[in-house]
Parts: sequence; structure tokens; C-alpha cells
Amino acid sequence: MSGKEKILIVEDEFIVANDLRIMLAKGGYSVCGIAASAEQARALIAQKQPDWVLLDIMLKTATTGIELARELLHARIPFLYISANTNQRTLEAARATQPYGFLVKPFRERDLFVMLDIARYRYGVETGMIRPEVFEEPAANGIDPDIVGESTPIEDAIRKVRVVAPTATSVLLLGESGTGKERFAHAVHRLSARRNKPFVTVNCAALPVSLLESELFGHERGAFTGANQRRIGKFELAHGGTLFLDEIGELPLEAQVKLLRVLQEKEIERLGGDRPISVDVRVIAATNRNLEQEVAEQRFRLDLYYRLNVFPVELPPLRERKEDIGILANYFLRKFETSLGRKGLKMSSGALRLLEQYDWPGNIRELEHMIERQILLTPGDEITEIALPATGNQPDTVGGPLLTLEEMERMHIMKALKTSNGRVSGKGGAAELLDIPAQTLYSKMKKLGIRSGYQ
Ligand SMILES: Nc1ncnc2c1ncn2[C@@H]1O[C@H](COP(=O)(O)OP(=O)(O)OP(=O)(O)O)[C@@H](O)[C@H]1O
Repeated sequence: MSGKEKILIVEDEFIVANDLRIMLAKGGYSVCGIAASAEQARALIAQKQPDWVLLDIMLKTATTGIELARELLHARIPFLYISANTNQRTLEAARATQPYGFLVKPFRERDLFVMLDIARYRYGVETGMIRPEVFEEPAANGIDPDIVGESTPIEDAIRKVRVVAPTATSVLLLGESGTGKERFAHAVHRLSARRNKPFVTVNCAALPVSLLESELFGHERGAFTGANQRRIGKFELAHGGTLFLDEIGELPLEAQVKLLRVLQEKEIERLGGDRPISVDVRVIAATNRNLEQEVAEQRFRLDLYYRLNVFPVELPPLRERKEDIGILANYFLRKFETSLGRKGLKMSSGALRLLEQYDWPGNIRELEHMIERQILLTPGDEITEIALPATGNQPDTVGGPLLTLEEMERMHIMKALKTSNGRVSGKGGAAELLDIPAQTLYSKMKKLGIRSGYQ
């Protein structure tokens, strides 16, 4: 943000406002006013026409920060939120006003400037003032020939990925299991200047806390019992490239603190190590959880949430974009034609209608599995039937039709997830209820196309 751009501070805590003013002045920015209420803010906006607004979410005046934000959105004045701890409803309402960033109190100068830089870049790209450099010959949809779909929500996600990919910004991919988060994470990497450097994945849910930190940051020989050799962590392995943190919502609180530090300082310390090591890593995180709810229930740190939520991309569940089912079904038919050596596969319109009527709790992954299975069950060229899993009041064990073991396993896992409110790992999670390690449950769910997360 250049010094010529004017920033208005809307903050009713004088000390915070003043600190901000000093920091911004030091950074060469021009503060065109400080408003302690929405009324003052409106007057200053009319009078000074700021380019940016820094806005406290919890203004203790008649009009809250969020209400004022809606007005800013309407007037197309870009803004960033400043906030202390807050609840889920406020966070969700705040997110809906499309801020260009969040700052958590207390924040440091560096956090402020990084946020402003990211915000400015995003705004520049969105308004066409900055043209992102594209690092790969784009596919027809501009990102990846293996990302198909023409519905509005998927096109929206594709557009966002094109904007953010060439930057260094962290990306947060939100969506149920099987909606394509990993596929999109790869696309972001491939469209960035880091594309020839490593893409490293860590599934935060698949490891016990004790191993997670050494997985992420590495350890020195002798760091703990059993550490017979030095181990290089995933952050170091991803140096120069991208680190994909899948299931970030499952990251234990202790590891969250460390992750936040690494994101801010851009350096890691191996367990048992005695010096920091600089790392240049772009982080893409994904979750199927409602992070606002996790923050409200104190399972996820607010500051980390804000740090990751700089650029959220939502991947819609398949049931909310049924118009893509036919396109995806056709894409998978073509894919399996090659891999299964079955040329000329077709699907009857009746079969397609059945696919469109189903809700797809396991999203695209479930659709993919279903089509593969159906191809294997069909002797000829045309798929005319679809064996969809039973829905609604499913039979338990005796009584109804005989279920396959896989169907039984699926039902049982779904039941456990229902009891645990969608939580997989940790205390009271489905894995604990089923008495199996969380990582085993995760791989079973993946195989069966079951989503977790809030229902
Ligand atoms: N838009 C798409 N077009 C075609 N195939 C897709 C698309 N999105 C996802 N897929 C395919 O669907 C499957 C599931 O996608 P992916 O593994 O990326 O989902 P996910 O959201 O990361 O799931 P999870 O949360 O369970 O890890 C993969 O085989 C992927 O290749």
C-alpha cells in the first residue's frame, strides 16, 4: 500500500487506535482519520474518501463494526477487520461481509504490514489494477483440465484460485470430504512460481500429537527417546515450494501455537534443535470443519484462524451443484474407459437421473467410486442401472435386505460420526467410540467416501 493511499481507522479503544496510527505512520502510510464510532466513521468517509478502512469488529456503539462493514461493502470501500476474541456468530457474520483481511489484537507491526500487503494485492487483482502472472499454460477453465464443473459455485472457486495462485498468500480450502480440496491445492501450486519446487502434504488428522510436531518441524538425533536419527520435517522438505496441511481443523492446540509462529517468523526449529532454520514455504490449508465454530469452542486459535483465512476458497458439496453431476459422470466414464480398457462407455438418461436425485454425502469421491463400480458391474457398453446406497431409515442388521460388509461398515461409521457430532479424532470422537486409531478411521472413511465434519 503506497503512502499516498489513505487509511481510516475505526476503533473505539483509544490505545489500540493510537498504536495503529503510529505503526502506519512509521510504515509510510497516511492515516486520514480515527473514528471512535460508526457515525464518526460515516462523516470521515464522506469527507476524506479513504482508500482503505481498518475496522474494529466489536465497536461498542449503536452500530456495530459488522453493520458498518456492510455499508463499506456496498460502497465498495475495501476494509480489514481488527478484532479480539469473539464468538462464532460474529465471526460468521464478519466473514460474510467479505473483508480483505483480519488482524488479531494484540498484533505486531509486521503482522499489520503483511496483512495490508496481501489485502492490497487481492484488491488490485479483483479490480483489474494488477494482472496476476500466470505460470502455466492454462487449461480450458484456466486452472486444470482435471477440475471439471460449470456450476456457478465451482466457477467461483476456480476464479478465486486463478487470482490467488500466483501470489505468496496462504489459501484456506473449505469443503466437505471429497469436494476436491486436495485437487485444488495441487492446482494452486501448479499455477504458482513454485510449481517446480516440492508440493508436500501433511494430513493433520492422521498423526498422534506426539508425532505431529516432529513430522512438521523435524527433530535432531536424541531429541526424545527413540529419536535415533535426525529427521527433516515437512516444512523443511517443502522449502521453496508449497505445504498442504490437510484437515487443519484437527490440529491439536499445542501444534497450532507452533504453526502460527512458523507462519509469522518464517523459520522453524527442529525438536531438540538449538537454532532456528529459515524456511520459505507457502501454506495451503484445508478443512471440512466449521472453523468459526471450532474457534468459538476454543478448539482452534483465533489468531491462526485469521492467519489462514486470508484467502478462503469454498468448495461446494455436490448436492448443491447438481448441474455438475452429468459433466462429472461423463468425465469419470472417459477416465475409466482408459484405465479399465473399456472403450465406448455410455450412460442411459435414466441412470443419469438417478445420479442427479441422490445426495452424495461423500461428494465427488463417492461419485467416482460409484461409477467405477457400476462400470465393473455392467457387462455391455451402456450403464443403465445405479445401485445407490440406502438412505433414510436404514436397516440395522437383521430384518431388511442383506447388506454387504462394506455397507455395514459405512453405516456403522456414520452412526459413530453422528454420535460424535462429526468429530473424528480426539476425546469423544468417532475413532474413540469405535476404538480404532483416528488414522485408521480416516482412511476407511476416505475409502468409503464418507465425509466428516459438522452436519
Ligand atoms: N472438480 C473436479 N473434477 C473432477 N474430479 C474431481 C474434482 N474435484 C475432485 N475430483 C476428484 O474427486 C476425488 C476427491 O477429491 P479430493 O481428494 O481432492 O477431495 P478432498 O476434498 O481433498 O477430500 P478429503 O477431505 O476427504 O481429503 C479425487 O479423485 C479427485 O481427483
